[in-house]
Amino acid sequence: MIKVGMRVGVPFGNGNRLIQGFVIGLKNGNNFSGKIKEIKSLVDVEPVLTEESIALAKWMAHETYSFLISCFQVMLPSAMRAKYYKQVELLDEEVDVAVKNFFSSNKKQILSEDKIDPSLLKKLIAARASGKINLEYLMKDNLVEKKVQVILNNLTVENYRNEKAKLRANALNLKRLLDYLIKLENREVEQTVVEKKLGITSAVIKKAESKNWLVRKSIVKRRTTYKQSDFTRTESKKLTSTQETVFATISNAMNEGNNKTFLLEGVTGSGKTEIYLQAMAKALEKGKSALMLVPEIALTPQMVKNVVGRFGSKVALLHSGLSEGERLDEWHRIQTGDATVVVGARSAVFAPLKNIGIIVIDEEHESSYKQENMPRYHAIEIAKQRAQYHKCSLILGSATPSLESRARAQKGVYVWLHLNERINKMPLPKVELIDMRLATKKIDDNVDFSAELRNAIFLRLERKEQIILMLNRRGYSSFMMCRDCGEVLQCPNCDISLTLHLDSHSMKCHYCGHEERIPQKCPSCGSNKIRYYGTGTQKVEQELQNLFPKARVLRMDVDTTRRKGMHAKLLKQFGEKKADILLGTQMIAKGLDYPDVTLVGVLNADTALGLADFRASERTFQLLTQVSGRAGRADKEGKVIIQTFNPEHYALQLAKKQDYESFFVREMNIRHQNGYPPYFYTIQITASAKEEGLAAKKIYQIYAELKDSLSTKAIILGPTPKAIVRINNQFYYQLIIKYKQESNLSTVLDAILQKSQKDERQGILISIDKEPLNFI
Ligand SMILES: Nc1ncnc2c1ncn2[C@@H]1O[C@H](COP(=O)(O)OP(=O)(O)OP(=O)(O)O)[C@@H](O)[C@H]1O
Ligand SMILES: [Zn+2]
Ligand SMILES: [Zn+2]
Repeated sequence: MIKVGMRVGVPFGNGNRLIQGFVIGLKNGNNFSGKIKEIKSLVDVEPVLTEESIALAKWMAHETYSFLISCFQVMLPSAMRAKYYKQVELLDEEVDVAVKNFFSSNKKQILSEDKIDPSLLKKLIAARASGKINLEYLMKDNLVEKKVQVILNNLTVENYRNEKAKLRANALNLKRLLDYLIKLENREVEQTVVEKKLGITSAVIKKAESKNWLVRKSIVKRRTTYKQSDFTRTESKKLTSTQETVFATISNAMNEGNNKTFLLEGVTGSGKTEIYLQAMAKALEKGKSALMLVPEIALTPQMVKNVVGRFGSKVALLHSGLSEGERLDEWHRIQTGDATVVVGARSAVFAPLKNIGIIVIDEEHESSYKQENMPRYHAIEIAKQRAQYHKCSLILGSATPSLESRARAQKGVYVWLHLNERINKMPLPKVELIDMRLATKKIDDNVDFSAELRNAIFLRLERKEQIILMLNRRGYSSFMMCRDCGEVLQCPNCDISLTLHLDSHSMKCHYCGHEERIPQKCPSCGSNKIRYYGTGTQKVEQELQNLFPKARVLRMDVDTTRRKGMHAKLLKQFGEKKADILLGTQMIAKGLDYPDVTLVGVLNADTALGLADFRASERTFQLLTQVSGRAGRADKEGKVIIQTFNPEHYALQLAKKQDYESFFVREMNIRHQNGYPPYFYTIQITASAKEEGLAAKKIYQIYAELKDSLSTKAIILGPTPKAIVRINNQFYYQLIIKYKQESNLSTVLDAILQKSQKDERQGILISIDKEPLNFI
């Protein structure tokens, strides 16, 4: 019965603790000299891992310095992760009364140590020791499928008519039910649907069942993540001649069954999405499936409309807004082949599609494609492996490719494709930089809008056009500071200041979740001159209301989008022109395509530039180019106003011109001079512990090991404490290895990883991050 790829329950250790494992191979006999335990239970009737996914997991574990089990787990919906529990059974009635009472309702009870009275627990343990109760470890899927009751015909139409003739005249409900059953023609219907439709209770159905009029059975009901009827069918657009050229290249590769990677570099609004859709349609025509990844936040109603409109019920959507159950159901639809088009965020790259014909990664430069915890994989690397396995093409698309991808295109590792113009040949919007050093001198220093931006907003409101305003919040927070002593309110668990939240009237820590009330007095010196500094979306929203009382403002940030579906709802409202201004954080910079948006304003362009991360300029440039691209996408001209304290900085100057190519050349030079990616590879190792000394000691130990085994060409930066050394009372130390070629490296790191399991028991956690995207 056991097949490769199935999940099984196996006993582990002395207590025979039950653990979920994956079968990754079968063999007859063994040469192990110790005692071998039997597999306790089989979780699946059909394998959940394929030959492809097992090979991919092994590759990933090796490549990303992860444990194989973490790789299997990340590939499957979290609902498939086992839940463990303990069951105790009373064997002998001669026990303590408390124990006896515990079993009064049933001889078998589920035992949860944290919910049970400690004194009772002690007695249970004693009873077990004397063999009076038995303890068993059980395991089940975290989540069961949703089942519903359906009813089915059990008699012929003729028999139903006979039954009806026998009924008493006042048995109206049964009559109605019989009429319904006569017309049912052996279809399955949900019991609750019938009850509602006929206005009857479940008692009536049960009575009918006892008369053998119908049978009831329970079936699995698949939850759907979107309503088909909400989307109108759309047809392929006729491609422009530039789009046609690009498409022909991809199409040829698809015809020849080549495994190629394309970099589609196309300015904002150049019609990249249409090319993705047509390539996906082509894969389907060939009887294959299609996979498309988008950054989480770009899975907007517009994107869903595009894809579901084109491919209908074949589409499965995978994103963080789904419940565990919905995810599981989408996974099943893909696995059984009901869904052959998958659109989703990072982890959708593992969708159990068979026979993939094309893989698309939109906004390929996005850092959200890299997972931040084990396994620290990059979705592009996984997609390449899958494309190789399926002998299909991979399209990486962006207006601002990552330097790594763009450099590979230059070398010919990727096929480089361009779309240099917007659809309809509209110009890219004009971008103006406003020097806030001057603006803040003219007006008082706590105002977020320059005169230029205010005037531009005023004009658009007059013309009934729409406005997008972005507040750049990366590495930035609004905090409370005492004007007398300079005290900044800090989180008690982390080395970071607390952020003010006006809606909940509290101070929150964005790292550990700590929350406290807004202080009236400085906790340090007692002065009441404690003031709020910095800018938050809520403060800007209030300011906008003061400046433009009639403007309808939608605010989009972590607070307003926390509830499920809110993100989509706000964007829908904006799309329906129920608001004039969309004010938000980075989450509004991508993918939005609204024809009436003619002004984009960026309130603070440079907060990220101050960060000690060599990718700060690249991120700033990408973000500003992306958000600028939201303006003037249809027939009306667009304008962009960027407020900054660093107007001379090259990232801003080149974002103003929306000149990616010049930015690439300039930034590559800097990376070359300083020895950063893509010229060097990087690996970050982090050690953390509750005691600062332990973390520091461990990182120096690793440093010494590396020094011994690596060549003199490898550069090790650090060890240093992390920029925020303490998060949630855990201390973090790190080092970074920069290298070009190190034949020993992978062996050394594997050894460090294996040893780390022992360190973990002492509370020291080690992580190895290959090509990290965040250095702070
Ligand atoms: N061949 C075509 N004919 C007519 N309209 C088109 C065509 N291709 C794309 N469009 C339209 O042009 C607009 C911009 O296209 P799209 O959103 O795909 O650009 P994009 O390159 O993905 O932009 P961004 O990078 O800014 O998200 C969309 O409204 C789209 O429907
Ligand atoms: Zn003070
Ligand atoms: Zn904290």
